[in-house]
Amino acid sequence: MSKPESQEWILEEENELRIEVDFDTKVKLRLITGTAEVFGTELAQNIDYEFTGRKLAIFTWHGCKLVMYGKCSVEYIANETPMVSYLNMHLALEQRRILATQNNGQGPRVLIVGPNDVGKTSLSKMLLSYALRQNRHPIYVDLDCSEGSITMPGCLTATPLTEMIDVEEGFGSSATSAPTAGSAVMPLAYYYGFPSPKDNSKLYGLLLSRLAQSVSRRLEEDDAARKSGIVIDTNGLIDSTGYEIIANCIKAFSVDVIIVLGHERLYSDMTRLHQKSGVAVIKLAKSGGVVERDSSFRRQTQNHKIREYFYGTTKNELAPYSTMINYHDVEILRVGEGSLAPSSALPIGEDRKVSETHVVKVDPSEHILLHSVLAVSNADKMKSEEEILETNLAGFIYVSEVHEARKKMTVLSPCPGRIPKKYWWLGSLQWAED
Ligand SMILES: Nc1ncnc2c1ncn2[C@@H]1O[C@H](COP(=O)(O)OP(=O)(O)OP(=O)(O)O)[C@@H](O)[C@H]1O
Repeated sequence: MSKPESQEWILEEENELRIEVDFDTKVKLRLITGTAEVFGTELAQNIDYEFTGRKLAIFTWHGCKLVMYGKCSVEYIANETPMVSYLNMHLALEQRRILATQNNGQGPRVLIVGPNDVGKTSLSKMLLSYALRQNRHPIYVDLDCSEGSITMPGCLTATPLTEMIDVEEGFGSSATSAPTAGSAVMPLAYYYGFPSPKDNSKLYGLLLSRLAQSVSRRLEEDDAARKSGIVIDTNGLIDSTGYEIIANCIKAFSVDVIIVLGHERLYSDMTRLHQKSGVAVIKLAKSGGVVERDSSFRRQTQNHKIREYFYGTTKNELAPYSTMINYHDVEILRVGEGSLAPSSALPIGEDRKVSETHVVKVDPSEHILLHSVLAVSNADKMKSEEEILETNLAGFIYVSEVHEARKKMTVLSPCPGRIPKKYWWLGSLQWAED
């Protein structure tokens, strides 16, 4: 086989190499001399990093030489980046952590807001990586239910971080390999099941409060996390529902710093609405490198993420277990069935909100289950709708086959043996194993 073509890149200080790699391509990158980082995580010299289906920047503070093997769909060097302002932001947060350490107080609780595709997740990674590089142990709260940076899409999660974020897979590989590889990254996840907070704002609000309670309990017990603080990543929240969610979030997580990325009006509104209550509102510029991702790219990223959950990555392969399950051994649930009906179709006088957190039992069938990814609840009993909705997740399973006549299904799971929990959430996540 011929060696993939190689290309050398020399970067001056404070420049970045921006690349886009398609899903059917592999690109390897090696740092030869100098220093470089990917969203805050430093590259080691003379190690090959492999990327597939990624859009990213390799930034250098002091200059570096890189070699790249393989073909990117986009590749260019940029010498104008907002990285100095991002570093200054980190230094300001670090000052708050130092103060918290001196006074035995709380570190910064940062909320990052802005429209879609402005670099909120990338900035979260950078601020978290810089904190980790200073031996801090921050908590990453991911409220972006469309993306699922840390576990599957459709979840609200909180993850105490103690290890550096992976250069190749972001949060992905470490978090998803947790069930079997015993990684230190173990997200606490609640199941929401919709791509946007607007799809079921009542449920979203409920889970947001539940997650915030769990995070504050963790902060009470974990000294290092309390002093390091939290970073909250969000969906694009720029309309009235978004403003409501931001207000809920500020209250629930006692946010004291809001970073507004790339949106003047949102910054002005946040300053007007929240600065009086002692919250620092800071505006940061969007990086020119942030790429808009169309729905097909987002879908491919989602498939990649699901595959990684069950099969791991090339560096850390996993072998999922296949188990046969009787229909009657599990209870398949879904949320807010009623909310799918248009308001005009609801009985007169019935409030649409009533049904938004309604839990519906689903009759298993091939049509509904085949190729679905289901979230396994940690609940053992279903005492009330609210209680089961507010129970966190044990993990995910994938329905690979349905044997309708025998009333059984074959599922893939990351752990061997019987699946210990019987309440499984059905959302809109589908995956055809490739
Ligand atoms: N400087 C950069 N150079 C190249 N690509 C970048 C850069 N910054 C971010 N990206 C890429 O741009 C895409 C969008 O960035 P990101 O996910 O951080 O935005 P977001 O605001 O969190 O999006 P959303 O809220 O819509 O999910 C990602 O694929 C990310 O890796």
